Amino acid sequence: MPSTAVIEVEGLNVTYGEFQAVRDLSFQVRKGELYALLGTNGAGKTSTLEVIEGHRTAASGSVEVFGRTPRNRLQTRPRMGIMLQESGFSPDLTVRETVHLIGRLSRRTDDVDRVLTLVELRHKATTRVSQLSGGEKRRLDFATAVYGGPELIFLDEPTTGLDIQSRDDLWEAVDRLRDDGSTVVLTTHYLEEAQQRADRIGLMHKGRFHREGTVRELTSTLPAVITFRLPDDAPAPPLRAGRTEHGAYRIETFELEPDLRTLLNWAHSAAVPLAELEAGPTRLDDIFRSIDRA
Ligand SMILES: Nc1ncnc2c1ncn2[C@@H]1O[C@H](COP(=O)(O)OP(=O)(O)OP(=O)(O)O)[C@@H](O)[C@H]1O
Repeated sequence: MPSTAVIEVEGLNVTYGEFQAVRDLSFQVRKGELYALLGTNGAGKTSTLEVIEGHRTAASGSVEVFGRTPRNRLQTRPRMGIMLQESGFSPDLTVRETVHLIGRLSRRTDDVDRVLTLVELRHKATTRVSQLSGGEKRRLDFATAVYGGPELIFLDEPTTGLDIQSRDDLWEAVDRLRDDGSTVVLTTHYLEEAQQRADRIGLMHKGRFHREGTVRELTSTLPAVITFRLPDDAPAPPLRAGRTEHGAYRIETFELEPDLRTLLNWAHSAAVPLAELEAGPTRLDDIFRSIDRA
């Protein structure tokens, strides 16, 4: 295995009885990168991650984490921080007791109050888990995952239920962990976050990769989009601009910059205002929509 691969998955198959949830999946996550494992509902992301985290046995294929089988949890678990969608902490424990307990189980060392400050829960240290709001519970989940600054961090829908400030704080904390060398595996249905944050993306559908690559590699396969509105009495715009059902104009192009220049020049010469002008590469949302779900 190359020394830069923290996770190496080769020909992974996961089955539930007769049903094959993951089919011959191969990918690597390199040291220090943020890898987003995305996909449609039921695509097989959780099944894949459960094998990598050592919670599930593969039907076949090979999975290595830090060059070892993740089934040997005594060796790999202390090096991983895992933020699940549902952590199921004991409702009667306080916030501080929870971080202390999960921290000890992880076999890493850290200062509980430092971690609580990091996730802005210091003021709730003596509050019982059952009395936390949804967003506060999510931040507690994050605290237990990053306790002790693990080398590899799994974030499963980390920002669901968080307000915008808490999201920014979480991503800032992730950036700092990455600065210290941590590798991050992210799953989320907030595609914009993945598009902004991920170094590489594996996009799963029905147990396989639909696409895999950098955000740029993925988005460059579909045309960029320019949209705008014109006054009712404006002349017809150039560049085969089509009307959307909402009355806006839409141009799809693989030549974003020159076409945008042509459009702006046309608007300037014709003295026509381009209202609500937006131009940019295809978004991950569009790639998801292009998946044939048949
Ligand atoms: N314990 C199980 N028994 C039987 N089938 C299962 C089990 N767990 C998952 N599956 C099935 O395996 C497929 C993949 O599920 P998985 O949870 O890995 O998908 P996912 O990509 O994480 O989905 P989502 O985005 O909806 O959370 C789904 O069709 C699901 O119904």
